[in-house]
Amino acid sequence: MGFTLQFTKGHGTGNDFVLYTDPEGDHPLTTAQIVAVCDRHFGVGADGVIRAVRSRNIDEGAAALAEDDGAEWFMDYHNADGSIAEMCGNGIRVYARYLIEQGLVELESGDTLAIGTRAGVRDVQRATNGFQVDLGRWKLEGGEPLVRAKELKVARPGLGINVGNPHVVVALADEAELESADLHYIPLIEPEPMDGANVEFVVPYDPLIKDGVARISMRVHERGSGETLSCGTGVAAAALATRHWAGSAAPNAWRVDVPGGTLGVRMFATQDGEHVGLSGPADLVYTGTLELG
Ligand SMILES: N[C@H](CCC[C@H](N)C(=O)O)C(=O)O
Repeated sequence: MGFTLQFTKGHGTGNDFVLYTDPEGDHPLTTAQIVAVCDRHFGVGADGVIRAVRSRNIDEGAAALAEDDGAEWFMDYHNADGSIAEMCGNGIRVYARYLIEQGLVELESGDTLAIGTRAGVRDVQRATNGFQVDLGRWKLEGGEPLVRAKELKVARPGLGINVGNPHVVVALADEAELESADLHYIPLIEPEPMDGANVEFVVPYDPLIKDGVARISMRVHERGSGETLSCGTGVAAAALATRHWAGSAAPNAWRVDVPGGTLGVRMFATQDGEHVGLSGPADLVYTGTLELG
């Protein structure tokens, strides 16, 4: 049965998404439809699909989580290959912009909106030049996986960091090495994490810290989407890993350069432990319709 998809195309520092509204939860896309929509030659082209659905109408588990914490709207995110990801840091900023533009929520500068995600409820605050999102508590995964990207001469030890979704962060020697990694190929992680992982390759600025802000640059190979121009949760994981490697001298304010732009990361204490926050732009580019088989 065909379905006419009324969509909006948006991006956060070049990490791009197709967004659509399905308040009652009647129109989840199939894996084949998500793959078709995200195809950059035969479809709209995107790193992922975001469906705006009321929290009460998403599957039970996520609904209970979201409704309890006052999140009326749920961000149902899928990667370009149709796989589900628990959280999307660029996507949730674009999603907040989308809800505002669609007239589904009112959010003035400085206001905060609770949004349901499969990683739990996340608070997004509107800022003058974009949005800030509290990605919540983060976790250092055990072990030291070895990571090998094509064209990298040797395997490198990585650091597993979970910010609601799984990441493995690898430090490279310099920008030349960062450029030489061929991310058309999925990086090899030994041992292979059970649910896969997003892999970030990081080069710290020299000096790492200037005027109290630490600065790194990064490329990412995303689970389920391949290399993207930016990854919000990946940027947070990369800053957390670099701070871990830099030791206690490292600050809690970070700027991360990715091919699609620059994002801000901040670590801050809360009653339930240290949280990591992400800030950056959110742009809506155009709207369209697509007939889906
Ligand atoms: N682009 C997203 C991350 C998507 C993560 C997804 N690829 C996964 O499987 O976890 C972000 O801005 O955080």
